[in-house]
Amino acid sequence: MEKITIRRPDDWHLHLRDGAMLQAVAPETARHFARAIIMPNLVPPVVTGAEAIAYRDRILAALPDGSDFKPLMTLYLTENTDAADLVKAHRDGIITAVKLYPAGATTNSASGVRDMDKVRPVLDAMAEAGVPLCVHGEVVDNDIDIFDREAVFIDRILDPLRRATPGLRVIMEHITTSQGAQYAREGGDTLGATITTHHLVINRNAILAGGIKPHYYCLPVAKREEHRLALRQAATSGDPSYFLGTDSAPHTDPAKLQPCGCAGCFTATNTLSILAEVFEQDGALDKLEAFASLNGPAFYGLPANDATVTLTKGTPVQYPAHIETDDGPVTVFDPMMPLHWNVTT
Ligand SMILES: NC(=O)N[C@@H](CC(=O)O)C(=O)O
Ligand SMILES: [Zn+2]
Ligand SMILES: [Zn+2]
Repeated sequence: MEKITIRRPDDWHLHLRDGAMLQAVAPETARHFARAIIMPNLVPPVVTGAEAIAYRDRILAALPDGSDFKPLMTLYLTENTDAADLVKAHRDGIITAVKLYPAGATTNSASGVRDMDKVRPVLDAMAEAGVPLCVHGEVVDNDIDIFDREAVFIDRILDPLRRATPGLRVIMEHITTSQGAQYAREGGDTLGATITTHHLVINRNAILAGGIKPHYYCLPVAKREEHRLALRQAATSGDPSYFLGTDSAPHTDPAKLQPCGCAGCFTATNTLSILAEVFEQDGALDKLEAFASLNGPAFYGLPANDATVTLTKGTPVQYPAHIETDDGPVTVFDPMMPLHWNVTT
């Protein structure tokens, strides 16, 4: 029997939502992961230190009894963010990072940033205080093709931002392109990038070929095959620039299956089995621990977890097609291949 034991993984980009959805999805992540960076794009967003404390407490209350899962909280950067409150929340250990959403780029981003000049002083204060910035890296201009939005963001927004605030630690969230992978690799030790599970598995054909498949629609949208291969190469390389951020983003089926459906793939339930399958396919099972359990904490300056998880290869992994919530069913990401690595401890 083939087995692999790795340090317990962390998820450096996760949506837990709130209310009934939070109750249903928190246990799915807490089952396998020790910590996760919790995205602040609630409605209304998590903007102040006090709101982050309240949200953290709601998350802790949603965990199964005995769980030691640790939510790492973030604040949602707005043009009105109070730099002093933000820095204090970080100093007090309430938040781990701050999230930049260009206004209109993705789910619940309406309160995001329109004019980068307006947040310049906050970014300077963050660099000074050592608060990392997580970035949804897509421009929103209607004249930019949606498949080019990440690459254009790097040139027009991200690179100028990093030059203007050199000490700022930046995480490019959910990269989807070879340009993103390359920029992250060459960015030195103040730059990291998360890669999702689903972007290692699907390209844009999964969404559009043979009929439209809303469950594969997420943002940034999956790109051409050459980009998926670049992401696989990056994730399985062991390079410390890259680490797992699942971007598991639950929406109910009714919210996804409609004329204007929500963006997001829900992968919390089967992520580890998918990753093991992907890394095995690429002959890189020995790099899974770096990607899922070591590179993220190293970038954030946190210790890796002492606990471990073991995956055992065997008969196809059984997982539900959807999970039930009091808001409605949420479809679990279908990797379109059998999975053989069961999380056994
Ligand atoms: N990734 C997504 O497609 N959706 C995320 C938002 C985000 O991470 O951009 C969500 O909150 O649903
Ligand atoms: Zn995003
Ligand atoms: Zn996300």
